[in-house]
Amino acid sequence: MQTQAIINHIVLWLKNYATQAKVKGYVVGISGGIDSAVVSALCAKTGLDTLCITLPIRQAPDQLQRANAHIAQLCAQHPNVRAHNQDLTPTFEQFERSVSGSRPQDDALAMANTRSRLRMTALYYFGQINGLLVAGTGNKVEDFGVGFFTKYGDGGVDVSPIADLLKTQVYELAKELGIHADIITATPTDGLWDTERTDEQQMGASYPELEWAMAQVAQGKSREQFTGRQQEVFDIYVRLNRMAQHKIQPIPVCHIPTDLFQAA
Ligand SMILES: NC(=O)c1ccc[n+]([C@@H]2O[C@H](COP(=O)([O-])OP(=O)(O)OC[C@H]3O[C@@H](n4cnc5c(N)ncnc54)[C@H](O)[C@@H]3O)[C@@H](O)[C@H]2O)c1
Ligand SMILES: Nc1ncnc2c1ncn2[C@@H]1O[C@H](COP(=O)(O)O)[C@@H](O)[C@H]1O
Ligand SMILES: O=P(O)(O)OP(=O)(O)O
Repeated sequence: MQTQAIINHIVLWLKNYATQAKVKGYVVGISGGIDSAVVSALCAKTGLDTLCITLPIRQAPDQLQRANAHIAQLCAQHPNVRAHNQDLTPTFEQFERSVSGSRPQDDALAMANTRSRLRMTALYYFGQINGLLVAGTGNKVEDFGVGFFTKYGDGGVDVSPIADLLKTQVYELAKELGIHADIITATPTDGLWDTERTDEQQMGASYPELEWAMAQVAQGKSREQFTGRQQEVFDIYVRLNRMAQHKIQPIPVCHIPTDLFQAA
């Protein structure tokens, strides 16, 4: 692929969108992972205000360290980049305490998604007070393949600059953008759990495998055409994609038959 041309295309797209929306630039949550590193580097290259925010919630120190090193690198390279750290751990723990009377034995998934939604709330707060839009970090496999994001959490964004790129293509952009090797080699994780769970552990397949399955489905292939691990991955992808339709499709609206608007 033409990596540099794709970078230029996205940077121009971000610039034009911000100009039309009459905003000063973008705010991006920085996790120490590849997607947010690439999106923030693209925003930085627009020359527009770019606010990079770390939002730790009982976060693993190595993730925060990678995030801070990335932000420091961007700030050194671009005068339009600013940094902010907002520890959301006390907010999250207050939330945990306030729902403690209603908590079932296992609400780990609901709490994981709560972390993501608290981050979204903080990003919109800092976006609004600074005249910035929230730049999303979802890629094509996460957003339109397996729906591996939190609805109204990290899925709640104003623009999606890399959502037409597969995860492997995001890595190509990262190399071209000079993203630090520590981020490029980090294992993808959503960092939403108290004990580490990589994306691959959660989904049961790696991103390259899921991309392969996404392509097979797009070509109209069926599970019977595969055996062994390929069939397993195909099934995982199809199951996750089916379960995520409510996030991939527009929110269902209950349409009212027009005759019901007439007097009875
Ligand atoms: N990019 C990442 O790596 C990343 C980021 C955040 C979350 N995640 C992962 O993504 C997963 C998110 O979990 P999830 O999908 O259960 O949470 P979600 O909150 O995104 O979606 C579940 C919610 O959607 C609604 N819903 C469910 N079925 C529906 C339907 N048929 N129609 C309309 N609404 C419906 C319900 O309100 C339900 O609580 C987790 O495994 C989390 O770890 C990954
Ligand atoms: N700790 C974090 N600080 C700021 N922003 C974060 C943090 N963790 C996640 N984010 C944002 O959410 C998306 C999705 O995160 P996953 O790690 O893939 O779940 C990430 O790209 C950041 O923008
Ligand atoms: O969204 P990020 O930046 O956290 O990347 P990853 O999901 O690869 O950890």
